[in-house]
Amino acid sequence: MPALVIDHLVKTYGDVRALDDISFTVEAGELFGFVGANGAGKTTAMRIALGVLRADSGTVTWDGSPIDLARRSRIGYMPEERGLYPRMKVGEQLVYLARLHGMGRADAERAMAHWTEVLGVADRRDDAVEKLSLGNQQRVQLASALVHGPEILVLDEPFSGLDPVAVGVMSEVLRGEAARGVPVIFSSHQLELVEQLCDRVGIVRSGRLVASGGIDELTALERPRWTLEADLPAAWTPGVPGVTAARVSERMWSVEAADAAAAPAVLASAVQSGRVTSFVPNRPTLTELFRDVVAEPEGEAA
Ligand SMILES: Nc1ncnc2c1ncn2[C@@H]1O[C@H](COP(=O)(O)OP(=O)(O)OP(=O)(O)O)[C@@H](O)[C@H]1O
Repeated sequence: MPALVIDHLVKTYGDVRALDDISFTVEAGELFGFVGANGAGKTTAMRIALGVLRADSGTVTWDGSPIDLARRSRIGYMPEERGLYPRMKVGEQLVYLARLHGMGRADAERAMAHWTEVLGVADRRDDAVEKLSLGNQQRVQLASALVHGPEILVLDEPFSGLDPVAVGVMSEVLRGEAARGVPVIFSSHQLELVEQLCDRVGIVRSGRLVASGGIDELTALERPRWTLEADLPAAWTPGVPGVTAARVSERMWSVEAADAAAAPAVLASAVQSGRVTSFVPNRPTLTELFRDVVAEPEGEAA
């Protein structure tokens, strides 16, 4: 399967080491969320992936080949600083950009009509971009990244400043693009959204990737935990080897085990001893994981 491979990138700006040996892979059809504090290096990595910025060392390849000019034109990019012509009409601008990427006029017109419709700005086609609200300008910006039918999508904070409806529309569009086999990499500070949307995430800190993988993989605990809500005697113990239970309030228990496979036995024991109303795994959220990883003193993050 083709993959976008970011391999050992290093980039310095004077004394600032913006990227410090960063590597990750985004497979075709995968949604990869790139998260990190302000200044961590996300934009720098994405610009290098796109080929508009040179790394000091390291490589970026797509399907085994470097990103040359021809390949670059097959990437859909949404830059952080946004890049639309404010006075140009929405429709004209999208057709113009599609044609810059080599599309014929009729195809460009069709793609413009399609994406303005999908992104809910079809009725603004004849308006200058500057007349649109910021959120609607952002929808047009996403349309401009998609209009030429890219093979790869690289989006710098595509969700910032969008209302909940637009977030939903944009999420569906990104899922749809991934479903047609496009690798989608986007940065975001909205961690709940990243958690819902992404197959995998990368957490970057001071130019280094300090954690990456599937959400389940990253938030899995060494000792699995569950929250049990039940009417149980105060002296209840699960009686399952390797499992401990602590009562946190009248009806709430926190259960911890050496192995997730203990869950059915714990539940069976609770059901035997009283009325159980809920038994749910208790995993950290991406936000909690992010706080943990980013708050560790420098040099200790693994
Ligand atoms: N053109 C530049 N000249 C000098 N330093 C730069 C330049 N661009 C970025 N940097 C520095 O490189 C580091 C990484 O910046 P980058 O913009 O990649 O971070 P980011 O993770 O995208 O941040 P944010 O979440 O704020 O967008 C920062 O310390 C930044 O100040």
